[in-house]
Amino acid sequence: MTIDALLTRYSVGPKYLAEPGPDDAQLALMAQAALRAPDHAELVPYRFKVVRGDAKAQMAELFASAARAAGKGEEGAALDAERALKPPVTVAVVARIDLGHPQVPAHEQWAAVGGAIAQFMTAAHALGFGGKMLSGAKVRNPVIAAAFCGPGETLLGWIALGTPAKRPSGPARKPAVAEVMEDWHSPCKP
Ligand SMILES: Cc1cc2nc3c(=O)[nH]c(=O)nc-3n(C[C@H](O)[C@H](O)[C@H](O)COP(=O)(O)O)c2cc1C
Repeated sequence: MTIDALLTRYSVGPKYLAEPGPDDAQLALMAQAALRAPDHAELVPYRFKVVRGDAKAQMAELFASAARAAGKGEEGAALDAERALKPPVTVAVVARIDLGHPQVPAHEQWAAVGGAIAQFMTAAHALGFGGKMLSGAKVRNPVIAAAFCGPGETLLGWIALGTPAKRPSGPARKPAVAEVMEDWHSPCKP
């Protein structure tokens, strides 16, 4: 049931992601779910770039050379390359925020991007896949960002996807509902 998927999704890190990753049809369902997220003026301020097959080795080389350029040794470069190679499928999330939009401020467009990521990941979970959204300093590396983004776009991060090889010992702790939702009353005296 949909509500079960919403209530039980949890992130699965790349270490615990095994083959198989999602295929074309399953990735298309995830993108369709993302497109159902609330999106003011239907700007669709994001794109997904799927990294799989041979492209994983290309992303690994990109990560490794960025690591070397940043002064990391061969061990650090190999570690960064492994981040590209380990997940069966990686989906880069690229935001395209229109800062001059007359109707929709940037924060609303970012909210739409976040909603799309959540829907994408919940769809992955509902289809039996595990995944985790990851960013880190790499998204701010200009060479890496340029490999994924066009002019004016922002590399938000990557969703690592695969079959969960192990459930996490416990899902991430979440606050009680009462901590995030309460009745509102006007602060103005009637
Ligand atoms: C845009 C974005 C970037 C993130 N980057 C990282 C990251 O680099 N490293 C990390 O451990 N978690 C990162 N997270 C958080 C995890 O994806 C995950 O949501 C968090 O660990 C909570 O786990 P849960 O999804 O099971 O609740 C990021 C989340 C978002 C939305």
